Amino acid sequence: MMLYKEPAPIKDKENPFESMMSRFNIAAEVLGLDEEVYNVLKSPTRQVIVNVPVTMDDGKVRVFEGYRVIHSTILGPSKGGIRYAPDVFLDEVKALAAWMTWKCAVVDIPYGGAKGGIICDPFSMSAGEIERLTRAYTSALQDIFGPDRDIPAPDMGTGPREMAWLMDEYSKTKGSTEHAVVTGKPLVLGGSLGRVEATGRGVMVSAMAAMNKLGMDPAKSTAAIQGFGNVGAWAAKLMNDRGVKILGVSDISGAYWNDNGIDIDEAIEYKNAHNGRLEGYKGAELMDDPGDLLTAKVDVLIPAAVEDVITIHNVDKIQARLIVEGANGPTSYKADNIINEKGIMVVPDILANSGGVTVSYFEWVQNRMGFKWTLDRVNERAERIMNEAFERVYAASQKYNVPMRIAAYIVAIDKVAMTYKYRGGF
Ligand SMILES: NC(=O)C1=CN([C@@H]2O[C@H](COP(=O)(O)OP(=O)(O)OC[C@H]3O[C@@H](n4cnc5c(N)ncnc54)[C@H](OP(=O)(O)O)[C@@H]3O)[C@@H](O)[C@H]2O)C=CC1
Ligand SMILES: O=C(O)CCC(=O)C(=O)O
Repeated sequence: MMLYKEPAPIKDKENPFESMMSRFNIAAEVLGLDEEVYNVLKSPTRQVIVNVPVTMDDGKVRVFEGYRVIHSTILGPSKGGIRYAPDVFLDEVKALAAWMTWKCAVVDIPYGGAKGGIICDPFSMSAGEIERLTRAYTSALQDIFGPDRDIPAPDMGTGPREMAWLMDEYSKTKGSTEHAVVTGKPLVLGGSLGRVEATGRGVMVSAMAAMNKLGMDPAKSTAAIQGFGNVGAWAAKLMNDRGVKILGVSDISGAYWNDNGIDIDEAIEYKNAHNGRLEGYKGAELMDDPGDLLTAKVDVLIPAAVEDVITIHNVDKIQARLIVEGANGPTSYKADNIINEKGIMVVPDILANSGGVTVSYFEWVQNRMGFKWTLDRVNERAERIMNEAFERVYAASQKYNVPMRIAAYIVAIDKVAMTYKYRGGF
């Protein structure tokens, strides 16, 4: 009999929820947040754990553990992606859900925050197994999800295909087609133009805004990007289109470096033709230690993979002047002070990667209107929202004399707290 083994705790890794709370506490103190609101915001509203049986291709039934955490619904229905990964755990999902609350508030869209996850390894599962898992998870959460309640979207390990299954499963039980229950769908199922590239585009827009503040010329700048999935690959392509030379990229197969700049279109083509991975890519050299990508000599560093990769163990060696966080939670709390002492500007996750949820919001609006926007309209509006959010956060960092990360939390918490007060509490 195969027994499921709890993944071993990763040594020296910070707990992502505690990492989120440490920043929240600093921002709450600067703002003088009152105790009632603090207590409401410090814990998620709802945490659901499901165990879903799925028939695998060999005929055996395996039970998968899944989560959906709703951090807050103060600003509106909760919103946030679903992660499929072998090591996803509840405190991680709690942190990711809270980051969604702050992210939606930073870009000023009418959503609360949520996140979901399933412990599974999508790379080792067939399409049929992933479909059955997605449908079983949706069915288990049928009463949580809803276009006016909780609206999922893609995150690591999921994409338009899984969102289509989710929409179909939810709709079947409802007895009506419910496009707006999920975003990040394929275009033919009510997806929005521009959603696939939206997070990477937002990363590029916020990188450009930060480079402008720092007086950096994109055409004379270099970058390294960790993670070459949806966010990393699109950020690489769009930064490259603006003239930034991408010297290094990585995925789970390793880190790839080219002093002359990587041909990003070629790398994306290679990845698409090789099961989504860069393994064996010959347009760059495989680095001996993939961790060296984060400390390499570049102007801009874009972590776009997982949490807690910039830590007290490598932060001293970071050479970039600017870090733009495509991933959620890539910087550990303990590394913050050293980053600040080194004078590195960080565009924090809840600002830098908010382009995805912004275009998800547009998708939901279009679904509810039964109307389709052009790509130009989507991109123009998303870019305006991202630039306005950047300026709001930058202004708060000047006003309170705090780094951009704490400024982003201040902007977000202030908005959620004010809304809570206007609504008269709960
Ligand atoms: N998709 C979205 O719209 C949004 C995503 N985010 C965040 O962005 C990050 C990436 O998400 P997304 O691009 O969607 O996910 P994907 O699953 O599309 O891609 C993740 C990428 O990260 C790589 N990766 C995983 N672990 C490591 C590691 N230890 N070192 C180097 N590379 C690694 C993966 O490699 P491999 O493929 O080889 O496994 C893959 O290239 C996550 O933190 C997510 O929460 C934030 C906002 C929105
Ligand atoms: O598009 C969305 O609704 C959420 C995307 C997401 O999960 C994230 O921003 O972390």
